[in-house]
Amino acid sequence: PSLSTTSKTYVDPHTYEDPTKAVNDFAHELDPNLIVIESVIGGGEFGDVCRGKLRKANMMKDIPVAIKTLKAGAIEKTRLDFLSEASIMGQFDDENVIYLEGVVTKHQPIMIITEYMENGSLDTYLRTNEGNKCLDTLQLTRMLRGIASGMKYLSEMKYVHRDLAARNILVNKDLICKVADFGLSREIDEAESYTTKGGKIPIRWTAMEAIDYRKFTSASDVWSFGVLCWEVVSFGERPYWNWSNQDVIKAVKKSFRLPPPMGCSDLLYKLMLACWNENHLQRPKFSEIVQQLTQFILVPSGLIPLAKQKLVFVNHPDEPNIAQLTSIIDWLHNLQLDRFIHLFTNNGYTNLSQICHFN
Ligand SMILES: CCOCCCNC(=O)c1c(N)n(-c2ccccc2Cl)c2nc3ccccc3nc12
Repeated sequence: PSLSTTSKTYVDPHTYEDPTKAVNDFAHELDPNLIVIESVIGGGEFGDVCRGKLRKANMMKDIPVAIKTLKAGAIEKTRLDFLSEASIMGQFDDENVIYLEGVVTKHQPIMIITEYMENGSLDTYLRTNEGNKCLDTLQLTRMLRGIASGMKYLSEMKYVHRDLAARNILVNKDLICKVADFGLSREIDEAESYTTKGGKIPIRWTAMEAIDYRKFTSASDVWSFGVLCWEVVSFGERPYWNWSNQDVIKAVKKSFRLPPPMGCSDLLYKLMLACWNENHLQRPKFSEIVQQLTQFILVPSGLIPLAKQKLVFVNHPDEPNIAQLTSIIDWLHNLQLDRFIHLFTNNGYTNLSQICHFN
């Protein structure tokens, strides 16, 4: 079990008798004169979302930011709900979690200011770039590893997301993916919501135990991560296509699972199936998922769908002629690649003849 890297745990702003204090505790109050709003890029239930610049003291250049504004005249409860997202985000500091620059609460309009994510939401980015050479399996796996790393951090902070999906991941100019959407009264798209007693649930991304008796945990976030993996490898296909929520629930209860997307590697599909284990205790932890995806990236040959895999070895003149070698351990030792031995032995490969054809 990997040691958790953070000892802090997340504080639910609702536990504050005065939620305004929560914002002050976790978010920097910014001077609105340092903020320049350039254009409107979207809208939420609370008001406009804009693109802009933030002047930072120790920075030469202004930095691009995204700004959520609260429409004027909002009632106190709406203001507190709006700012609860900042109270939550302000507690996190991880490369794969959206970064809060600060808030403006002492002047109108009230604003939440975060880093600017040039490539927008992951689902739209995938749909727009399907077939783009830059989005090969290796790049998709790097994106998934980043998201899993952000979720590992959040689970160590004891924060349960409840709405992990490609639409709630943002992508920056370097294709770094970051977990976003931390509203307590988050804007779950009407299309995704299925109101039960306990509020809105995005059915096709949610684990059965969370649907049946609202048991939301990091293990149910792992289930959602599995569906997110399927979305990514499918370049933004809708999970369960146009099925109704009820049909999805019935099928999953009868052990139906999403099929491997076209060209999906066996390793990635095995990982998705593990995330969709009916028993939440048997699902992998985010720390294990990060480890596995890291190995897939280090040894990408595992990502090629097995059907296509053909390992051909060309001898380098000053390397020992491996035709005489039989064991994989000797072969990797000779190449000073001992660190990869476990990758082969863990998967039952010990003899070179199992993995390569000698010309
Ligand atoms: C295709 C190019 O698109 C670039 C979009 C950049 N957007 C961001 O960086 C955003 C960004 N950082 N946020 C965001 C996320 C969490 C908390 C606050 C904010 Cl502003 C956004 N919240 C949004 C809500 C509705 C619509 C669009 C939105 N865009 C962004």
